[in-house]
Amino acid sequence: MAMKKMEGQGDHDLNCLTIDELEKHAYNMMDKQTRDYYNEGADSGSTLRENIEAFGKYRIRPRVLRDVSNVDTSKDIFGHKNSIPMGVAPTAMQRLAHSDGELGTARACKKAKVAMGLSSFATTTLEDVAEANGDNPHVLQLYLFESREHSHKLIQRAKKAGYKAVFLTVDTPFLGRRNLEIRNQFKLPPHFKIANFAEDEEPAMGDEQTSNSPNQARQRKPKEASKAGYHDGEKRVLPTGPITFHSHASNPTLCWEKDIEWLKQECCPEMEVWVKGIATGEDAILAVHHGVSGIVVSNHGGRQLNGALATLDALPEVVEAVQGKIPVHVDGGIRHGTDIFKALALGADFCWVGRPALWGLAYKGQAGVELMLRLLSDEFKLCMGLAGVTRVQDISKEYLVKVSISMRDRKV
Ligand SMILES: Cc1cc2nc3c(=O)[nH]c(=O)nc-3n(C[C@H](O)[C@H](O)[C@H](O)COP(=O)(O)O)c2cc1C
Ligand SMILES: CC(C)CC(=O)C(=O)O
Repeated sequence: MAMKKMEGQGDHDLNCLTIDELEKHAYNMMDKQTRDYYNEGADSGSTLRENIEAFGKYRIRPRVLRDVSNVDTSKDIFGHKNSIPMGVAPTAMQRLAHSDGELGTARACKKAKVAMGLSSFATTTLEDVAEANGDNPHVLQLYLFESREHSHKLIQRAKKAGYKAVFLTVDTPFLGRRNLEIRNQFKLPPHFKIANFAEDEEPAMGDEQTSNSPNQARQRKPKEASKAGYHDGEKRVLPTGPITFHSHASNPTLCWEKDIEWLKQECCPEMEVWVKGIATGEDAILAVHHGVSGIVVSNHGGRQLNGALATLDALPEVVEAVQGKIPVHVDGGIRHGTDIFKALALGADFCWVGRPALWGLAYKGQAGVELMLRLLSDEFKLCMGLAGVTRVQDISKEYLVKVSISMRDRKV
């Protein structure tokens, strides 16, 4: 007699059964510039590696002889039932991976009932993404620009388009040092656009004559800008001069007192304000004090401060500091359903995955993102069932044990 399989366990892409295999396929599908931009971490990349390896420090303590015939993996987020406690993190410039780009991600997320984060450096307009994502919850990642007017416009558009929250990225006062990006003189090819900047504020990464890297990019020419697909009928101002990529992504003046208050006034009540990039208990306490609606424990996938703690290692102190007052989410290094289980057992309410979605896009566009979500979802469900847990809210630290260094292996 055949052993019972969990629902969803029959529907395989035999060429791609794990996220690690997806990464390998994607590697061969992307040109070097894109692959290096997506995959690298800052400096030596040790924080990127440690984000992944941190999951290998824990083993699961499975409980048995419980009825696990009905495992419910769902988790509510922004008043919606998400199919699993995981969403797709905001990552910039997804059309570099595949022409489906952010629309492919949005459609895959909608189909899988998985929340989506959109980068403010997307290659698709936030309105088009919202439309493709439908009533599935989507959030807009925000870099708060030094020009408040630019941020104000973006926030108003996001509100109008039905975004549930803004995730203010707070780990980027300066851009981390990404050596491959510098060596490759990374450029956004001219046929792609950073779609969410109005024409007077848009960085034209990849302006052929002028930019050697994103850090030196200039504004787009009006002719190119007009192809960006704006459809809200708003008047756009033509470019007036060069502006840098940095001036948009990073803002070293940001601080709790003036900026969080301003952002809340701009966004609330229609959209919640979250902070993405918290890595310590001290900052988590400040986040609660300043009235944000939630925290994402993140080190930007190891792309900012190399040498920072792996996010799974930072998570417990943040959870302890917050004391359940606001939700705590985490991203970084999630490559298997058991990783989601471990993050939740350490106190996270929800996880986000970054690179795996980019690899899915590179592999097969929207279908590749669907595959990535199916793999993680099936693995997570199986993990819950085999660990003897039927409801997400029951995943707790009782199910984990930290192992000695000699027992650690990422491939568990
Ligand atoms: C290519 C790439 C682009 C990213 N772009 C952004 C971005 O525009 N804004 C942001 O807040 N985070 C950005 N991130 C960070 C992700 O939101 C997320 O924190 C990180 O990817 C999680 O780690 P993981 O890739 O190991 O899952 C980016 C990450 C990558 C890999
Ligand atoms: C446009 C970039 C600043 C996007 C980003 O956050 C990243 O590459 O990590």
